[in-house]
Amino acid sequence: MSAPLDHLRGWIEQARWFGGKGRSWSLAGVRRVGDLPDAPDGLRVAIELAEVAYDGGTTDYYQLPLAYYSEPQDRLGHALVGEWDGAFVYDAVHDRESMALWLAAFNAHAVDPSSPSDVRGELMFHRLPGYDLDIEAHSTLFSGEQSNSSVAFGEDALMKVFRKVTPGVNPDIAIHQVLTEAGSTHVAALYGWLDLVDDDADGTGSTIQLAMLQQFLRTASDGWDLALASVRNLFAEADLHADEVGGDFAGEAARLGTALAEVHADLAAHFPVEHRDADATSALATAMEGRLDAALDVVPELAPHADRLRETFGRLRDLDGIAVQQVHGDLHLGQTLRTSKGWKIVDFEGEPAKPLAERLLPDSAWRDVAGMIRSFDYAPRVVAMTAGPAVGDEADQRSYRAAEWAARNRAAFLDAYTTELGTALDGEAGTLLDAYLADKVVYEAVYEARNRPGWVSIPLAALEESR
Ligand SMILES: Nc1ncnc2c1ncn2[C@@H]1O[C@H](COP(=O)(O)OP(=O)(O)O)[C@@H](O)[C@H]1O
Ligand SMILES: O=P(O)(O)O[C@H]1O[C@H](CO)[C@@H](O[C@H]2O[C@H](CO)[C@@H](O)[C@H](O)[C@H]2O)[C@H](O)[C@H]1O
Repeated sequence: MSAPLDHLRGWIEQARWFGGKGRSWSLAGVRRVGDLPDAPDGLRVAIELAEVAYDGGTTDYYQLPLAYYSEPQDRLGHALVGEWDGAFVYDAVHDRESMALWLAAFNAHAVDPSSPSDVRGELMFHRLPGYDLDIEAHSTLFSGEQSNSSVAFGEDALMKVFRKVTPGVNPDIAIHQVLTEAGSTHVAALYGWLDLVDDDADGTGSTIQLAMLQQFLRTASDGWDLALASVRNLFAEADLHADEVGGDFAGEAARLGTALAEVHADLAAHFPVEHRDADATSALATAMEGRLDAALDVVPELAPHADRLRETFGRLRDLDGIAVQQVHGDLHLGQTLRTSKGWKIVDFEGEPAKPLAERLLPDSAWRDVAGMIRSFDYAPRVVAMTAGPAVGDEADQRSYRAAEWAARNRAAFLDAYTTELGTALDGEAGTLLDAYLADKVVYEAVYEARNRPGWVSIPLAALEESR
């Protein structure tokens, strides 16, 4: 029997990976889709799919890896989901015994990546050649605000268990595979992934990608944390400019620009690059205008900026067309890791709130550039906001320095990006970049209003200052 619904609803609602918070929903069903092989006596690790039905008719599926123990496990008290079927049931990602089974299955049961995943109803572990796993390594669950559950195996490998799953290709796996096989130095190498070929009601099978195993970047520092540290350093130096302080970030911003350009070039070489004609470019403007209209209902404070934003989107209609390709889709400093071997980019899933079909569509590379530039604007504003109140000269000084930091790093990043690709930030590129920046700032206003209302002032202040 799968998990009883009443035990699970409350548990899902409070999970940090649950994306339906604040919406009205019911748990329509839970289905067991597989068991991890080679479990010892007294333990069964089942993968179950929970069907979350929202009022209004849409449905999401969430993956629940559950450890069923015949005896209570005191060490896992914090991860207890409930008791049913004569078992004590825990969230398996917290449990080293369960995670060891996962790793062992990648080691012992994996098939070649080219093998078709056509065995219905079975878990299919795939491995890329060239790396031996350390199956003795202990697992540690990453904490933090994440959409999925990431588990490190010692300093050897990292497994991301996707929580919200959709039948079809998971872009995080597909892009990591292509970039790994292309020898990109800007991603963590993909080691493997787990698929399930699910039985559809019509008898056809559709693949659901459940997890991804990759290189653990052991020397990594989060790009967002590094940027905040650099801003704090500047704010602490009363008389020095951004280029004079020890914590200057511009060198890193430039290296990030080069890294993104190399990733874009690899993606363009291995995924289709298409030309969108003038009509399609006009449709892009219409889509951005539509997002603004929807955003105005959520954040009415956008209204004074609406005409100017519409003008920015409207200028896309002057273009003959644009080139689109596979992009990251949700790039910001928190998706970058600085390692001793340079910058790595993570999490190629796109914006988690977007439907999968939309996330797989090619887009302009300027979307990613705009994402990073918005992050350079965010960092000093976040530091200023959390540094406590400032008045008079100190407030002026802080906002001057914040603007200086953002402008310096934006310039360094853009210069390196365009130099690496041999492109110029000419009129056409400028029109595209402005439109994607405006689209992102509108998205951020909605994101902040829904998730961090205290931060909605950040995108709004950026709009105010650019008047
Ligand atoms: N290969 C890796 N090695 C070490 N840390 C990583 C690696 N990939 C991602 N991370 C870190 O793990 C966390 C979750 O990664 P991310 O891909 O953003 O997950 P999610 O999809 O849950 O948002 C982030 O803090 C990220 O910096
Ligand atoms: O990391 P996610 O894929 O979940 O992205 C979402 O959350 C981000 C915040 O964590 C959000 O990014 C915004 O805040 C960042 C600082 O926390 C800032 O660096 C980004 O520029 C800003 O957009 C992102 O938009 C959202 O999709």
